[in-house]
Amino acid sequence: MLSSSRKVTVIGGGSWATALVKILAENPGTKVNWWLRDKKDVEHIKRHHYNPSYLSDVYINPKRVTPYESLTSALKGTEYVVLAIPAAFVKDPFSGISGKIFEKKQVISAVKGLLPDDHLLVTDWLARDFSVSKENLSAIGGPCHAEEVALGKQSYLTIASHSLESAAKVASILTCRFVSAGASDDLYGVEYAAVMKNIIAMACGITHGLGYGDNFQAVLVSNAMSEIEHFLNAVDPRPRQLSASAYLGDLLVTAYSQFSRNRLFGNMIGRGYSVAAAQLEMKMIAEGYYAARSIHRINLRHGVPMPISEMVYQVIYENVPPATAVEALKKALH
Ligand SMILES: NC(=O)c1ccc[n+]([C@@H]2O[C@H](COP(=O)([O-])OP(=O)(O)OC[C@H]3O[C@@H](n4cnc5c(N)ncnc54)[C@H](O)[C@@H]3O)[C@@H](O)[C@H]2O)c1
Ligand SMILES: O=P(O)(O)OC[C@H](O)CO
Repeated sequence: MLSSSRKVTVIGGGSWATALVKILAENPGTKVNWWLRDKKDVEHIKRHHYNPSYLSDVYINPKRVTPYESLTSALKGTEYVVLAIPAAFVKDPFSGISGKIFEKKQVISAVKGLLPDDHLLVTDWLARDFSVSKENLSAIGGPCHAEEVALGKQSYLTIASHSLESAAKVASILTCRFVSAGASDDLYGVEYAAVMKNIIAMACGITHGLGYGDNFQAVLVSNAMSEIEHFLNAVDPRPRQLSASAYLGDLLVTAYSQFSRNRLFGNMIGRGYSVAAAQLEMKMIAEGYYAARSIHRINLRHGVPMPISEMVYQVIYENVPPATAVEALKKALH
Protein backbone atom coordinates (compact mmCIF):
# COMPACT_ATOMS: atom_id res chain seq x y z
CA MET A 1 0.00 0.00 0.00
CA LEU A 2 1.26 3.53 -0.80
CA SER A 3 1.46 6.33 1.72
CA SER A 4 2.11 9.44 -0.45
CA SER A 5 -0.73 11.11 -2.34
CA ARG A 6 -1.77 10.59 -5.96
CA LYS A 7 -4.65 11.38 -8.29
CA VAL A 8 -6.32 8.75 -10.46
CA THR A 9 -9.07 9.16 -13.06
CA VAL A 10 -11.39 6.20 -13.65
CA ILE A 11 -13.37 6.29 -16.90
CA GLY A 12 -16.53 4.16 -17.06
CA GLY A 13 -19.71 3.67 -15.09
CA GLY A 14 -20.16 -0.13 -15.15
CA SER A 15 -19.45 -2.82 -12.60
CA TRP A 16 -15.70 -3.03 -13.14
CA ALA A 17 -15.25 0.75 -13.00
CA THR A 18 -17.25 0.82 -9.75
CA ALA A 19 -15.14 -2.02 -8.29
CA LEU A 20 -11.89 -0.29 -9.29
CA VAL A 21 -13.06 2.97 -7.71
CA LYS A 22 -13.70 1.03 -4.50
CA ILE A 23 -10.22 -0.57 -4.61
CA LEU A 24 -8.43 2.72 -5.34
CA ALA A 25 -10.34 4.64 -2.68
CA GLU A 26 -9.22 2.14 -0.03
CA ASN A 27 -5.85 3.91 0.01
CA PRO A 28 -6.01 7.12 2.10
CA GLY A 29 -3.49 8.86 -0.20
CA THR A 30 -5.50 8.31 -3.38
CA LYS A 31 -7.94 10.85 -4.78
CA VAL A 32 -10.19 9.43 -7.50
CA ASN A 33 -11.85 11.44 -10.24
CA TRP A 34 -14.60 9.24 -11.64
CA TRP A 35 -16.08 9.93 -15.07
CA LEU A 36 -19.46 8.33 -15.86
CA ARG A 37 -21.42 8.65 -19.10
CA ASP A 38 -24.80 8.95 -17.40
CA LYS A 39 -25.44 12.38 -15.81
CA LYS A 40 -28.15 10.90 -13.58
CA ASP A 41 -25.63 8.45 -12.14
CA VAL A 42 -23.18 11.29 -11.48
CA GLU A 43 -25.86 13.26 -9.61
CA HIS A 44 -26.99 10.19 -7.67
CA ILE A 45 -23.44 9.36 -6.56
CA LYS A 46 -22.83 12.97 -5.49
CA ARG A 47 -26.01 12.97 -3.43
CA HIS A 48 -26.26 9.40 -2.12
CA HIS A 49 -22.70 7.97 -2.44
CA TYR A 50 -23.75 4.83 -4.31
CA ASN A 51 -23.78 4.01 -8.04
CA PRO A 52 -27.47 3.36 -8.75
CA SER A 53 -26.80 1.34 -11.91
CA TYR A 54 -24.03 -1.15 -11.00
CA LEU A 55 -22.83 -2.68 -7.70
CA SER A 56 -25.27 -0.42 -5.94
CA ASP A 57 -24.21 -1.70 -2.46
CA VAL A 58 -20.70 -0.25 -2.81
CA TYR A 59 -20.23 2.89 -0.70
CA ILE A 60 -18.46 5.65 -2.63
CA ASN A 61 -16.44 7.68 -0.14
CA PRO A 62 -17.03 11.36 -1.05
CA LYS A 63 -13.81 12.39 0.74
CA ARG A 64 -11.79 10.36 -1.76
CA VAL A 65 -13.97 10.08 -4.88
CA THR A 66 -15.39 12.88 -7.04
CA PRO A 67 -17.79 11.91 -9.85
CA TYR A 68 -17.69 13.94 -13.07
CA GLU A 69 -19.79 14.27 -16.17
CA SER A 70 -17.10 16.30 -17.98
CA LEU A 71 -14.22 14.13 -19.18
CA THR A 72 -11.73 16.98 -19.52
CA SER A 73 -12.46 18.10 -15.93
CA ALA A 74 -12.09 14.53 -14.68
CA LEU A 75 -8.68 14.27 -16.34
CA LYS A 76 -7.31 17.59 -15.10
CA GLY A 77 -4.18 17.19 -12.94
CA THR A 78 -4.27 13.40 -12.66
CA GLU A 79 -1.25 11.12 -13.04
CA TYR A 80 -3.07 7.87 -13.74
CA VAL A 81 -6.03 7.14 -16.01
CA VAL A 82 -7.91 3.84 -15.84
CA LEU A 83 -10.16 2.90 -18.78
CA ALA A 84 -12.95 0.57 -17.66
CA ILE A 85 -15.47 0.56 -20.51
CA PRO A 86 -16.30 -2.47 -22.70
CA ALA A 87 -14.05 -2.47 -25.79
CA ALA A 88 -16.96 -1.89 -28.15
CA PHE A 89 -17.65 1.50 -26.52
CA VAL A 90 -14.21 2.55 -25.28
CA LYS A 91 -13.66 5.02 -28.13
CA ASP A 92 -16.96 6.84 -27.55
CA PRO A 93 -15.99 9.23 -24.72
CA PHE A 94 -12.93 10.40 -26.70
CA SER A 95 -14.55 11.33 -29.99
CA GLY A 96 -13.56 14.89 -30.89
CA ILE A 97 -11.05 15.10 -28.03
CA SER A 98 -7.42 16.15 -28.65
CA GLY A 99 -4.80 13.44 -29.14
CA LYS A 100 -2.80 15.03 -26.29
CA ILE A 101 -5.36 14.16 -23.66
CA PHE A 102 -3.12 11.50 -22.05
CA GLU A 103 0.15 13.44 -22.22
CA LYS A 104 2.44 12.64 -19.25
CA LYS A 105 -0.11 10.26 -17.73
CA GLN A 106 0.07 6.55 -17.00
CA VAL A 107 -2.80 5.04 -18.97
CA ILE A 108 -4.16 1.73 -17.71
CA SER A 109 -6.56 -0.47 -19.65
CA ALA A 110 -8.95 -2.45 -17.48
CA VAL A 111 -10.66 -3.67 -20.64
CA LYS A 112 -10.67 -7.38 -21.48
CA GLY A 113 -11.68 -7.06 -25.09
CA LEU A 114 -10.55 -6.03 -28.56
CA LEU A 115 -11.80 -2.97 -30.44
CA PRO A 116 -14.35 -4.69 -32.66
CA ASP A 117 -13.88 -2.52 -35.76
CA ASP A 118 -10.09 -2.56 -35.70
CA HIS A 119 -9.53 -5.96 -33.99
CA LEU A 120 -6.99 -4.09 -31.86
CA LEU A 121 -5.89 -4.41 -28.26
CA VAL A 122 -6.84 -1.32 -26.27
CA THR A 123 -3.20 -0.55 -25.46
CA ASP A 124 -2.32 -0.68 -29.19
CA TRP A 125 -5.16 1.74 -29.91
CA LEU A 126 -3.90 4.10 -27.16
CA ALA A 127 -0.41 3.99 -28.63
CA ARG A 128 -1.70 4.50 -32.19
CA ASP A 129 -4.31 7.23 -31.69
CA PHE A 130 -2.99 9.02 -28.58
CA SER A 131 0.77 8.40 -28.89
CA VAL A 132 0.93 6.98 -25.36
CA SER A 133 4.49 5.72 -24.88
CA LYS A 134 5.27 2.10 -23.95
CA GLU A 135 6.38 3.12 -20.45
CA ASN A 136 3.04 4.86 -19.86
CA LEU A 137 0.84 1.96 -20.91
CA SER A 138 -0.39 -0.95 -18.85
CA ALA A 139 -3.32 -3.34 -18.51
CA ILE A 140 -5.09 -4.91 -15.55
CA GLY A 141 -5.36 -8.69 -15.71
CA GLY A 142 -6.08 -11.49 -13.29
CA PRO A 143 -9.07 -13.47 -12.07
CA CYS A 144 -11.31 -10.88 -10.48
CA HIS A 145 -15.05 -10.41 -10.58
CA ALA A 146 -16.38 -6.98 -9.66
CA GLU A 147 -19.11 -8.59 -7.55
CA GLU A 148 -16.51 -10.16 -5.23
CA VAL A 149 -14.59 -6.89 -4.99
CA ALA A 150 -17.88 -5.31 -3.92
CA LEU A 151 -17.99 -7.85 -1.06
CA GLY A 152 -14.36 -7.16 -0.13
CA LYS A 153 -13.31 -10.74 -0.92
CA GLN A 154 -9.58 -11.39 -1.22
CA SER A 155 -8.55 -11.03 -4.87
CA TYR A 156 -5.36 -10.92 -6.95
CA LEU A 157 -4.63 -8.70 -9.95
CA THR A 158 -1.74 -8.71 -12.39
CA ILE A 159 -0.66 -5.40 -13.87
CA ALA A 160 1.11 -5.91 -17.17
CA SER A 161 3.21 -3.39 -19.08
CA HIS A 162 6.12 -3.51 -21.51
CA SER A 163 7.94 -1.77 -18.62
CA LEU A 164 8.10 -3.84 -15.44
CA GLU A 165 8.83 -0.66 -13.49
CA SER A 166 5.60 0.97 -14.71
CA ALA A 167 3.64 -2.21 -13.99
CA ALA A 168 4.98 -2.24 -10.42
CA LYS A 169 4.06 1.43 -9.95
CA VAL A 170 0.48 0.81 -11.10
CA ALA A 171 0.29 -2.39 -9.02
CA SER A 172 1.12 -0.36 -5.92
CA ILE A 173 -1.93 1.91 -6.36
CA LEU A 174 -4.21 -1.10 -6.84
CA THR A 175 -3.03 -2.97 -3.78
CA CYS A 176 -5.29 -2.63 -0.76
CA ARG A 177 -6.44 -4.62 2.26
CA PHE A 178 -8.27 -7.20 0.13
CA VAL A 179 -6.45 -6.92 -3.22
CA SER A 180 -2.93 -8.01 -3.93
CA ALA A 181 -1.61 -6.70 -7.24
CA GLY A 182 1.54 -8.06 -8.89
CA ALA A 183 3.52 -6.90 -11.93
CA SER A 184 4.30 -8.55 -15.27
CA ASP A 185 6.16 -7.40 -18.39
CA ASP A 186 4.00 -9.59 -20.68
CA LEU A 187 1.54 -6.90 -21.78
CA TYR A 188 0.32 -8.61 -24.95
CA GLY A 189 0.18 -12.07 -23.39
CA VAL A 190 -1.92 -10.88 -20.46
CA GLU A 191 -4.23 -8.80 -22.68
CA TYR A 192 -4.79 -11.51 -25.30
CA ALA A 193 -5.26 -14.23 -22.66
CA ALA A 194 -7.93 -12.05 -21.01
CA VAL A 195 -9.71 -11.64 -24.34
CA MET A 196 -9.56 -15.35 -25.15
CA LYS A 197 -10.79 -16.61 -21.80
CA ASN A 198 -14.03 -14.73 -22.45
CA ILE A 199 -14.62 -16.75 -25.62
CA ILE A 200 -13.79 -19.97 -23.79
CA ALA A 201 -16.21 -19.06 -20.97
CA MET A 202 -18.90 -18.61 -23.62
CA ALA A 203 -18.06 -22.09 -24.90
CA CYS A 204 -18.44 -23.43 -21.33
CA GLY A 205 -21.80 -21.69 -21.06
CA ILE A 206 -22.98 -23.03 -24.42
CA THR A 207 -22.07 -26.63 -23.56
CA HIS A 208 -23.53 -26.37 -20.05
CA GLY A 209 -26.72 -24.94 -21.53
CA LEU A 210 -26.88 -27.91 -23.88
CA GLY A 211 -26.67 -30.31 -20.94
CA TYR A 212 -22.99 -31.28 -20.97
CA GLY A 213 -21.60 -31.83 -17.48
CA ASP A 214 -18.51 -31.14 -15.38
CA ASN A 215 -16.57 -34.02 -16.99
CA PHE A 216 -16.93 -32.38 -20.39
CA GLN A 217 -16.16 -28.90 -19.12
CA ALA A 218 -12.91 -30.04 -17.52
CA VAL A 219 -11.77 -31.39 -20.89
CA LEU A 220 -12.96 -28.24 -22.64
CA VAL A 221 -11.00 -25.98 -20.27
CA SER A 222 -7.84 -28.13 -20.47
CA ASN A 223 -7.97 -28.04 -24.26
CA ALA A 224 -8.66 -24.30 -24.11
CA MET A 225 -5.41 -23.74 -22.25
CA SER A 226 -3.47 -25.27 -25.16
CA GLU A 227 -5.52 -23.19 -27.58
CA ILE A 228 -4.58 -20.02 -25.69
CA GLU A 229 -0.93 -21.11 -25.54
CA HIS A 230 -0.72 -21.72 -29.29
CA PHE A 231 -2.44 -18.44 -30.10
CA LEU A 232 -0.15 -16.42 -27.79
CA ASN A 233 2.90 -18.10 -29.29
CA ALA A 234 1.69 -17.06 -32.74
CA VAL A 235 0.86 -13.41 -31.96
CA ASP A 236 3.63 -12.68 -29.45
CA PRO A 237 6.14 -15.49 -29.04
CA ARG A 238 8.13 -15.33 -25.77
CA PRO A 239 8.57 -17.50 -22.71
CA ARG A 240 5.62 -17.21 -20.32
CA GLN A 241 4.33 -19.33 -17.47
CA LEU A 242 0.72 -19.98 -18.38
CA SER A 243 -0.10 -21.53 -15.02
CA ALA A 244 0.15 -17.97 -13.55
CA SER A 245 -3.13 -16.51 -12.36
CA ALA A 246 -3.32 -13.85 -15.10
CA TYR A 247 -3.66 -16.68 -17.66
CA LEU A 248 -4.95 -19.94 -16.13
CA GLY A 249 -6.55 -18.26 -13.11
CA ASP A 250 -8.56 -15.85 -15.22
CA LEU A 251 -9.65 -18.65 -17.52
CA LEU A 252 -10.81 -20.73 -14.55
CA VAL A 253 -12.74 -17.98 -12.78
CA THR A 254 -14.53 -16.94 -15.95
CA ALA A 255 -15.27 -20.50 -17.04
CA TYR A 256 -16.68 -21.55 -13.66
CA SER A 257 -17.96 -18.48 -11.79
CA GLN A 258 -21.62 -17.78 -11.20
CA PHE A 259 -20.74 -14.11 -11.80
CA SER A 260 -19.30 -14.54 -15.31
CA ARG A 261 -21.16 -12.53 -17.93
CA ASN A 262 -19.54 -14.53 -20.73
CA ARG A 263 -20.52 -17.88 -19.29
CA LEU A 264 -24.06 -16.66 -18.69
CA PHE A 265 -24.35 -15.34 -22.25
CA GLY A 266 -23.12 -18.67 -23.65
CA ASN A 267 -25.46 -20.56 -21.35
CA MET A 268 -28.47 -18.72 -22.74
CA ILE A 269 -27.36 -19.55 -26.28
CA GLY A 270 -26.95 -23.21 -25.30
CA ARG A 271 -30.45 -23.20 -23.82
CA GLY A 272 -31.90 -21.99 -27.10
CA TYR A 273 -31.94 -18.18 -26.87
CA SER A 274 -31.10 -16.38 -30.08
CA VAL A 275 -28.04 -14.10 -29.91
CA ALA A 276 -30.30 -11.04 -30.02
CA ALA A 277 -32.53 -12.38 -27.22
CA ALA A 278 -29.51 -13.21 -25.03
CA GLN A 279 -28.18 -9.68 -25.54
CA LEU A 280 -31.52 -8.18 -24.60
CA GLU A 281 -31.74 -10.35 -21.49
CA MET A 282 -28.26 -9.37 -20.22
CA LYS A 283 -27.95 -5.96 -18.60
CA MET A 284 -24.18 -6.24 -18.85
CA ILE A 285 -21.69 -6.72 -21.65
CA ALA A 286 -20.17 -10.09 -22.57
CA GLU A 287 -16.87 -9.16 -24.26
CA GLY A 288 -16.59 -12.66 -25.75
CA TYR A 289 -19.40 -11.83 -28.16
CA TYR A 290 -17.20 -9.28 -29.98
CA ALA A 291 -13.94 -11.10 -29.25
CA ALA A 292 -15.04 -14.28 -31.03
CA ARG A 293 -15.17 -12.37 -34.32
CA SER A 294 -11.97 -10.38 -33.76
CA ILE A 295 -9.93 -13.43 -32.74
CA HIS A 296 -11.33 -15.31 -35.76
CA ARG A 297 -10.18 -12.43 -38.02
CA ILE A 298 -6.74 -12.12 -36.41
CA ASN A 299 -6.25 -15.86 -36.66
CA LEU A 300 -6.88 -15.78 -40.41
CA ARG A 301 -3.29 -14.42 -40.55
CA HIS A 302 -1.84 -17.05 -38.22
CA GLY A 303 -3.80 -20.22 -38.93
CA VAL A 304 -3.58 -21.56 -35.36
CA PRO A 305 -5.94 -24.53 -34.84
CA MET A 306 -8.51 -23.12 -32.39
CA PRO A 307 -11.51 -25.45 -32.43
CA ILE A 308 -13.15 -24.07 -29.28
CA SER A 309 -13.01 -20.40 -30.24
CA GLU A 310 -14.02 -21.38 -33.76
CA MET A 311 -17.06 -23.26 -32.40
CA VAL A 312 -18.18 -20.09 -30.61
CA TYR A 313 -17.61 -18.04 -33.77
CA GLN A 314 -19.68 -20.50 -35.84
CA VAL A 315 -22.58 -20.40 -33.37
CA ILE A 316 -22.60 -16.61 -32.90
CA TYR A 317 -21.76 -15.40 -36.39
CA GLU A 318 -22.50 -18.27 -38.79
CA ASN A 319 -25.84 -19.36 -37.32
CA VAL A 320 -24.64 -22.92 -36.78
CA PRO A 321 -26.97 -24.54 -34.21
CA PRO A 322 -25.09 -24.94 -30.89
CA ALA A 323 -25.75 -28.70 -30.70
CA THR A 324 -24.31 -29.22 -34.21
CA ALA A 325 -21.27 -27.03 -33.52
CA VAL A 326 -20.49 -28.81 -30.23
CA GLU A 327 -20.98 -32.22 -31.85
CA ALA A 328 -18.26 -31.27 -34.35
CA LEU A 329 -16.03 -29.85 -31.59
CA LYS A 330 -16.15 -33.14 -29.63
CA LYS A 331 -13.97 -34.80 -32.28
CA ALA A 332 -11.25 -32.15 -31.82
CA LEU A 333 -11.01 -32.52 -28.01
CA HIS A 334 -8.83 -35.02 -26.20
N1 LIG B 1 -17.20 -6.85 -14.37
C1 LIG B 1 -16.09 -7.51 -14.04
O1 LIG B 1 -16.06 -8.29 -13.11
C2 LIG B 1 -14.85 -7.27 -14.84
C3 LIG B 1 -13.63 -7.70 -14.32
C4 LIG B 1 -12.48 -7.49 -15.04
C5 LIG B 1 -12.54 -6.83 -16.26
N2 LIG B 1 -13.73 -6.41 -16.73
C6 LIG B 1 -13.74 -5.71 -18.01
O2 LIG B 1 -14.08 -4.35 -17.78
C7 LIG B 1 -14.67 -3.80 -18.96
C8 LIG B 1 -15.94 -3.08 -18.54
O3 LIG B 1 -16.88 -4.07 -18.20
P1 LIG B 1 -17.96 -3.94 -17.05
O4 LIG B 1 -18.03 -5.28 -16.41
O5 LIG B 1 -17.71 -2.76 -16.19
O6 LIG B 1 -19.24 -3.71 -17.93
P2 LIG B 1 -20.73 -3.69 -17.43
O7 LIG B 1 -21.46 -4.62 -18.31
O8 LIG B 1 -20.84 -3.82 -15.97
O9 LIG B 1 -21.13 -2.18 -17.75
C9 LIG B 1 -21.38 -1.78 -19.04
C10 LIG B 1 -20.71 -0.46 -19.24
O10 LIG B 1 -20.80 -0.18 -20.62
C11 LIG B 1 -21.33 1.09 -20.80
N3 LIG B 1 -22.13 1.05 -22.01
C12 LIG B 1 -23.11 0.18 -22.31
N4 LIG B 1 -23.63 0.45 -23.52
C13 LIG B 1 -22.92 1.50 -23.98
C14 LIG B 1 -22.97 2.25 -25.17
N5 LIG B 1 -23.84 1.97 -26.13
N6 LIG B 1 -22.09 3.25 -25.32
C15 LIG B 1 -21.21 3.55 -24.36
N7 LIG B 1 -21.11 2.88 -23.19
C16 LIG B 1 -21.95 1.88 -23.02
C17 LIG B 1 -22.20 1.33 -19.59
O11 LIG B 1 -22.37 2.72 -19.35
C18 LIG B 1 -21.36 0.71 -18.52
O12 LIG B 1 -20.35 1.60 -18.14
C19 LIG B 1 -14.90 -4.98 -19.91
O13 LIG B 1 -13.86 -5.02 -20.85
C20 LIG B 1 -14.78 -6.19 -19.00
O14 LIG B 1 -14.33 -7.35 -19.66
C21 LIG B 1 -14.90 -6.60 -16.05
O1 LIG C 1 -17.92 -11.62 -15.96
P1 LIG C 1 -16.98 -11.76 -17.11
O2 LIG C 1 -17.23 -13.01 -17.89
O3 LIG C 1 -17.01 -10.52 -17.97
O4 LIG C 1 -15.50 -11.88 -16.51
C1 LIG C 1 -15.08 -10.90 -15.60
C2 LIG C 1 -13.59 -10.95 -15.32
O5 LIG C 1 -12.86 -10.78 -16.50
C3 LIG C 1 -13.12 -12.16 -14.58
O6 LIG C 1 -11.75 -12.05 -14.27
